[in-house]
Amino acid sequence: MALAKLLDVPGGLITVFTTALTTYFLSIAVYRVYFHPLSHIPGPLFAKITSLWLCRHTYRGTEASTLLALHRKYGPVLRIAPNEVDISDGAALNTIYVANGGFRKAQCYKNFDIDGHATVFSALDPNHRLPRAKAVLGMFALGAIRSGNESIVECVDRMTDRLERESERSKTEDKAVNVLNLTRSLALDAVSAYLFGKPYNGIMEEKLSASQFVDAFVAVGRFFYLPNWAFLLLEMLEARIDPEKDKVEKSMVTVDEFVADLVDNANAEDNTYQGRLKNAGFSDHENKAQCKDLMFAGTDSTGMNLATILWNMAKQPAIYAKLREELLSTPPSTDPMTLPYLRAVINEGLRLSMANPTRFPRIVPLGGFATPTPKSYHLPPGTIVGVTPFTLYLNDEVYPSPEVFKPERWEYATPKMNRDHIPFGLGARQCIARNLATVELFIALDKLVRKDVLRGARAIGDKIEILEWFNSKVKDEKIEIAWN
Ligand code: HEM
Repeated sequence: MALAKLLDVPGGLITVFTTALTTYFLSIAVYRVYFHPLSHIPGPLFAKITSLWLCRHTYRGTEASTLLALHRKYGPVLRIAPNEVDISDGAALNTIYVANGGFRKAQCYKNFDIDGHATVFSALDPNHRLPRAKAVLGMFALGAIRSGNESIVECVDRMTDRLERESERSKTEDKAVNVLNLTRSLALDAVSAYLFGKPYNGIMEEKLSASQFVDAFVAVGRFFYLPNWAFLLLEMLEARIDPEKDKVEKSMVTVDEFVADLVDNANAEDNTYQGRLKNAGFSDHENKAQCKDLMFAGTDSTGMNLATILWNMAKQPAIYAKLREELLSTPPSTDPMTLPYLRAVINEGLRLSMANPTRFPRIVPLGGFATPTPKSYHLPPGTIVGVTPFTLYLNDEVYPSPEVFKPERWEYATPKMNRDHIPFGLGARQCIARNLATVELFIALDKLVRKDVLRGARAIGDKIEILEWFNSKVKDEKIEIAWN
């Protein structure tokens, strides 16, 4: 045998070794398919045997659409890996995410730790998260945001001016505008101005310098389900061979410098995110990591939502005209959050932008979990379970013609539509900045539409194509609108 010769060992030994290995893997496969506590849960054979199947789809950005197709075939409870189950029935949401504080986040969230620190987002242990969240929670209350919203308004004004200039350029130079770059810049500016007391001023840059920093975190989603050691190894190898590594490095350094300036100059009495964390006794090293967490979380998602809404209104000018009519029928001093059609447009944008399309995985606690009736399955403690927003939002029984951007559907929202609309997650671990992001979207759309920036605009492309990672990645990082 060639291998035996190569290794200089007797051929018989190789045969024994390969037979033992094959038997080992076969018995694992047989156990997982027929005897595992989840063997009664429907799902494709590969998924029952190995989680590599799921990791491959995740890497390729096809996880959510694959699970949607499989749910249509196998039903609402689906085994997607030897120890993982996905549920496409909104009736499961309350038990998994809300009741009694919800189930704990799965181990894979650790892959979102920053510089060795568990962040407010990535912390698995609620007791680790609690003092950090408690220190800053007051800044995210709706009342606090409303009374301190001048900084957000200023950022929106700068972004509106920039978009107006870009639209003029689009007309004269006959080229499209990447609105995603502008909406991401606005999102980062608004978060940094309001929470850190210092705007990043991304809107003044031709291309947002923090983009590669944000994209690097978005790309964590490719390897989200890997064990932390494998994730760190792959991340290190990837960073070495990435052809864009110099640009990424430069962006990381820029963000590090911005954050270092904030934290090094913070006082414990300051009513800023970094001041509050300092006051609560967290080290400067951790403080910087927590600030970076917000710069990533606060940029990608709000940027994606606003760009998706603008693109869809450019695609369907009738929606834009209707929204403009609503806004112009009220004085500019009107609180935009009281306007029903604007709220409907934002709800529809949050649904279809798929900012977080994939599962929010959790661990079934002691006592197990009975999935919703009529065909209830028992999931034992330790099972990873989650609901995939993508499958909820594209369920035509809840959202008829689900692919269509149709704000009117929210004017008569059914209880199931509201139940299954979870753009900010749910329960104790829902988005800490839900109010901030919502206020940003209302202010931005109010200003942009009153200024009529989309007059004569047209959307480029038939649809916004995404890679379905935990934070979706827009293909080519472009959402384009043209005015020519
Ligand atoms: C439209 C914009 C936004 C969307 C759609 C969004 C979405 C989400 C979702 C779905 C979660 C829960 C994930 C899970 O359960 O696994 C989450 C958590 C979180 N988000 Fe957001 N987010 C948005 C804006 C922001 C902003 C502006 C910030 C920061 C300024 C932010 C910071 C966070 C943090 C820190 C968490 C973790 C909360 C915790 O576990 O206590 N997000 N977000």
